[in-house]
Amino acid sequence: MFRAALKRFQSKWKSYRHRFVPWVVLNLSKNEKTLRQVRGRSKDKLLSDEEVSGSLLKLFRVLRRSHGADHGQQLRAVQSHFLRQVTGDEEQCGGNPVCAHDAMLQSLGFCIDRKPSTLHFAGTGVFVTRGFVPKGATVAMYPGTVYQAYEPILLQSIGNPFVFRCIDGVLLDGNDKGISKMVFKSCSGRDRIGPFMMSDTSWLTATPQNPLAVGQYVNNCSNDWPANVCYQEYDVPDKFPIELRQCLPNINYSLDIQRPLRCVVLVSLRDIKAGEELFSNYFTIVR
Ligand SMILES: C[S@@+](CC[C@H](N)C(=O)[O-])C[C@H]1O[C@@H](n2cnc3c(N)ncnc32)[C@H](O)[C@@H]1O
Repeated sequence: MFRAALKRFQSKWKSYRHRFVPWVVLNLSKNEKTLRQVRGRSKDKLLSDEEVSGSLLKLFRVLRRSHGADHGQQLRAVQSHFLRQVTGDEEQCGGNPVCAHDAMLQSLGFCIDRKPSTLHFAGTGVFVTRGFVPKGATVAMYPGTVYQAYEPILLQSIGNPFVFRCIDGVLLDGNDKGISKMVFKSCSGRDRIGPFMMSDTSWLTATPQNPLAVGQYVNNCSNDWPANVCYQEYDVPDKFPIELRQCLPNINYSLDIQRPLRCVVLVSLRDIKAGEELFSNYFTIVR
C-alpha cells in the first residue's frame, strides 16, 4: 500500500515542470487555481529558440558595443563622476559609465529592474520600469549555475529558494549569495576560450551588466495577480557567437558537459506596461 502511494506521489511530482521545491511543498494547496497546465513538453515553448537567440543577440551586441566604447570613455566617466560628486548631481544607472538599461531600452524597447514586490512578505520582485513589453517577448533570464540531473547539489540547495528545476531534471541555482555565489564565480573563472569569458558574473551584484539577468527574483502569481510571464528552456546553439557568450548569466557546474548550455528565459504572456510587476507561475504541470 505504501509503495502504491509512493508511486502515485512520484508520478504527480514528475509532472511538475518548474518548481522551487520548498515553495511548492508549502504553497501548492493554497494556489491550485493558478496552476499552469500544458499538453506536452513541445507545446510549452511560446517562442522558438531562434526568436530567443534573436532578442538576446540584439541586446548583447548593443551591450558589447557600449562596453567597447567604455574604455575610451572611462577616463571621462571618472571625471564626470568626480564632477557630479562635487556638484551633488545624481548619477544614472548605479554609476556605470555606459548604462546597461539604456542599452536594453534601445535594443528591446523596455527596461526591467528589481524593486520591493507589490505583494506583502514577498521580498524583492521584478518590474517593467520603462517602455513597453509586447506579448511574446523575451523579458528576463534566469541566471545561475547549471547542474545536470545526476550532479550533486545538496549543500548548495539547503534553505535555498532559488533552485529552479527544468522538466528534464536539470537544475539552475540562481542564488546570488553564499556558497552558490562562490560556486558560480569559480566555474566562471575556470571556463574561458582564449581571451573570451564564457559567462557573466555581474548578475551576482546589484548592477548586472546584462539587465535581463534578474529573472530569479520574479515572484509567483496569485489569484489576484495572474501570471504575465512564463519560463521557457533555451539551449544555447553552437552557432551562438563566442564573443557574446560573456553576456550569458549561466555556466555549467562541470567542465565536461557534452550538451549545449541550458539557459532559462521568461517570456511575456501578454502586453506589459511600465510600472507593472512580473509574475510567473512556479507550478506548471505537463500532462
Ligand atoms: C525565487 S525567490 C523570488 C525572489 C524573492 N521574492 C526574494 O526577494 O528573494 C522565491 C521566494 O519568493 C517568495 N515569494 C515568491 N512568490 C511569492 C508570493 N506570491 N507571495 C509571497 N512570497 C512569494 C517566497 O519566499 C519564495 O520562496
